[in-house]
Amino acid sequence: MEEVLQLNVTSVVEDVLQQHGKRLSDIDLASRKAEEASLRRYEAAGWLRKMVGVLGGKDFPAQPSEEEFRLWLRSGITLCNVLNKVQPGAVSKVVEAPSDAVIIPDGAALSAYQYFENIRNFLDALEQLGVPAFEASDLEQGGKSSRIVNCILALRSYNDWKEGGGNGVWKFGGSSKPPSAGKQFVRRNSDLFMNSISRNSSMGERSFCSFSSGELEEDLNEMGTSNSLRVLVRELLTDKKREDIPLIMENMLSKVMEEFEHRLAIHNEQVRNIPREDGVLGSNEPLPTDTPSEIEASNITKHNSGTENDTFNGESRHQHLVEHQQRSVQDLKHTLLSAKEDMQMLQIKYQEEVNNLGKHLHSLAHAASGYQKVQEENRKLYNQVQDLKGNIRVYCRVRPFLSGQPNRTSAVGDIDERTITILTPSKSGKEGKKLFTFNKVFGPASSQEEVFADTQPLIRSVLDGYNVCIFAYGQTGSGKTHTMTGPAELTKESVGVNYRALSDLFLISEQRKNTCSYDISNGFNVPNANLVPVTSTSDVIYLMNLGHKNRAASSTSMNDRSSRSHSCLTVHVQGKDLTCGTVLRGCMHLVDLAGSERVDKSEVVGDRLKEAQHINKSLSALGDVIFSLAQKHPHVPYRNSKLTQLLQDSLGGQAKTLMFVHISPQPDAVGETISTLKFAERVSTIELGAAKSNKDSSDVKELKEQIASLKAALARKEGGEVEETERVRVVMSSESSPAHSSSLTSRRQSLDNQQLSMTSPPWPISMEDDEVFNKSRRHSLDNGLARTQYEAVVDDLDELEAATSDSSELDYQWQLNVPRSNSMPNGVGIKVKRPSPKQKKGPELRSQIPSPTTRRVSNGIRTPLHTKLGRQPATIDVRRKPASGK
Ligand SMILES: Nc1ncnc2c1ncn2[C@@H]1O[C@H](COP(=O)(O)OP(=O)(O)OP(=O)(O)O)[C@@H](O)[C@H]1O
Repeated sequence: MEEVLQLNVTSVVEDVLQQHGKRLSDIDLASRKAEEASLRRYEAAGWLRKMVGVLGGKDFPAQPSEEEFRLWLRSGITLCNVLNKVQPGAVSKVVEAPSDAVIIPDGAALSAYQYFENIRNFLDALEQLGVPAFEASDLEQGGKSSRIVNCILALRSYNDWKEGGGNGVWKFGGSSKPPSAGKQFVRRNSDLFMNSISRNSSMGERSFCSFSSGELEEDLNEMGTSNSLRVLVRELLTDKKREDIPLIMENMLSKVMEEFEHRLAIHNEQVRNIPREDGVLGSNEPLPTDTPSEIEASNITKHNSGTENDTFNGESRHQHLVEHQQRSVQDLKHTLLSAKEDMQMLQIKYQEEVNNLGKHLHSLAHAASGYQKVQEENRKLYNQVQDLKGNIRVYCRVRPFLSGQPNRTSAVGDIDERTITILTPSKSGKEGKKLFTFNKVFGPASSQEEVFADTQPLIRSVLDGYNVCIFAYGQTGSGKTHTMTGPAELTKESVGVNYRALSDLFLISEQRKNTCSYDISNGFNVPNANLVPVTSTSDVIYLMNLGHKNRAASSTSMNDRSSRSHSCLTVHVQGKDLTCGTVLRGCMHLVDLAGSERVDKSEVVGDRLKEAQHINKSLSALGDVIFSLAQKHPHVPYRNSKLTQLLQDSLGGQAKTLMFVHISPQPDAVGETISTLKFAERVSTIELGAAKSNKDSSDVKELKEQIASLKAALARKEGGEVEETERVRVVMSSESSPAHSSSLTSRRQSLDNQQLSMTSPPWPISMEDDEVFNKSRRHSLDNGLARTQYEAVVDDLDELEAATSDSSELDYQWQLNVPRSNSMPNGVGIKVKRPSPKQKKGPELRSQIPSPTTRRVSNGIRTPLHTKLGRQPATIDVRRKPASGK
């Protein structure tokens, strides 16, 4: 408590010096001095005005400038008159000037003698009075007025002394200070400093800084100051001129007083709020506001003050205390209660806020899910727009670095749902970054399942009667086969698009069996007609494996398992609506293109080099087709390669087409990666026209079938002379469902049977490859035989060569090849070559899987399989290798 109530001048001074020391000494002494000089001049002028009044018809100016002041006094007339008023007869003879010449300007024609006389007399008289004088020359030149001012003020002091009775000996005590423009303070009890200063001043012209530190310390010790205070004062004054010291000190003291008053006020406030022992709060009586030194001397301790004079005696004081404490307890209870109430209010508020927050969060979550829905909707709409525009969808997939590949920085930068950035290591900044946009981008970590999820809707489309083409494009080793088929070791998770698509196809057809019945047949990557009705995924897998065995693959420096041919698996679906009889026909190409490669990089030679050249040639033909389509050229060069012929209806027709573009993350492949992606971007701009479902009402279908039968019969009749280019396709059909034996069918069947009996050749092809397949299905096939009829149609190979599959052709194919009964799950399409009439034999059930290396034309001559692309249901192998497999 005492500490609180204590006010100590020393500490206040110390604090002020510490806080403001620099500023105190930094004050603008020059301006302060000038200000002070003018104030003193006004003071002197004021006194002169008072003493002489109007002189020469003019008032002495109240606030003269230094120059005015000098010129007014220069004649000595004013000075002599004033002096004579102070000390009558001091100047016996004043040389008066003409009435208008009180002010003598510089250079005026003066009676120098007269004026000199006046000044001389004035100065002599002053000397006799003991009043400090000035030099006569001070009136002749500017800048010296301070000495004249001093002299006049001294004379005033002398006059005051005289008017006061003239007791003792008059002694001029120094120049009095004019009232300062700043804050005034009463210099009471600041004697310690002031004495010291005045003593210093009395030391003549010695500058303060010439004091030895010993002297200064001694002085300060005398002041009873603390060591630190001494140090602070010395720091403040050491390098200051003697005449500046009063100003600095004045400033400092003014600050000290300010600070002191401030602390005193705080102190008073505190004392007022301190309860006395009797429980009464500190009195409101003003606390003594003694001077600092008085306060310091007594070190005010207020806490006990008043107790001695207290009117309470023992008991009543005690009671008072108890009452006070009870009141305090009550107060505390009150406070506690109101704190509790506040707390409860806060809790309620808090609860409300939590509720509001909850509601807010709920609405935010709602908005977020709405946003997601909208995004989903947008995506759907976007796809629908794409579908309507008929654009080819392009999905980009980045394969991961493979084990064994040096783990270098990836050439693939940022990936998001639809964009991918490719980084070119040799370029920096914007130049080194290229952004590509596709319908979807799959990063290296994407699983086969994720990749397929975005493909799935297309599978449904096939069953809805659309033609769909999914093809994989990319540089060699970039992962095309991985996407379409899967890795070498297949597991449930790693199987690729082909397997998943087929599995879905069967699953959906099964789900729809009550409303629609489907026939699914399958062609794969061997040349010649290979249309095999299938009933399950395993049937298809078997056929695919067979096809893959025939697919050339070999190791290059770019890929251990490089596919050396394009592979195309085609699935035909015919569905019949069981209620209205509408027939839907869809087909799906699943194409795994051979990879483009730079032969210098793949380091292939010999046959592999030729393969690479063929591959690159057909891919560049594909590029030409894409370019023409993108540019909307009237002529599109589909016929430049077998590949483009095969894909014609998917690229330029009304199919739904999806391209998987594959890229490798390797930085040394960045050139190929960028050109691949540019190509893919161009593909995505192709407009195919809106996809159309191949839907025929039952009547249309029957009529088409009728036309086809008639055409076929006609062709057979015309070709009775046996043409080399003819071939006969026999499609097995089951009779197991009487519902499908329409009159039309019966008519055609009777015709076909008749024809068949004439033309069916012995089956000339090797059975080696389909041995396993036959074994697995022999039983069911045998069962089916008893109820089998045959249908034979003639097909002109040359015509097929010329006209690649457009949608009408597909229709036609369907009439020719698809089993007629949807209730013939085990039916197998077979194909026979039409022999010469001599070779005519009864129909023979054969697997339609031909020899992998050759095919037989109607004259029995074997031709290399890759030399001709007949109008196959959907299969092409541009380059093959022997059946030894991959
Ligand atoms: N997404 C992937 N995840 C894991 N491994 C992959 C992936 N993509 C490709 N691979 C692997 O990279 C190697 C090359 O892939 P793949 O054979 O599919 O390339 P490709 O493009 O078909 O090549 P080519 O055109 O030469 O036939 C294979 O070992 C394959 O398993």
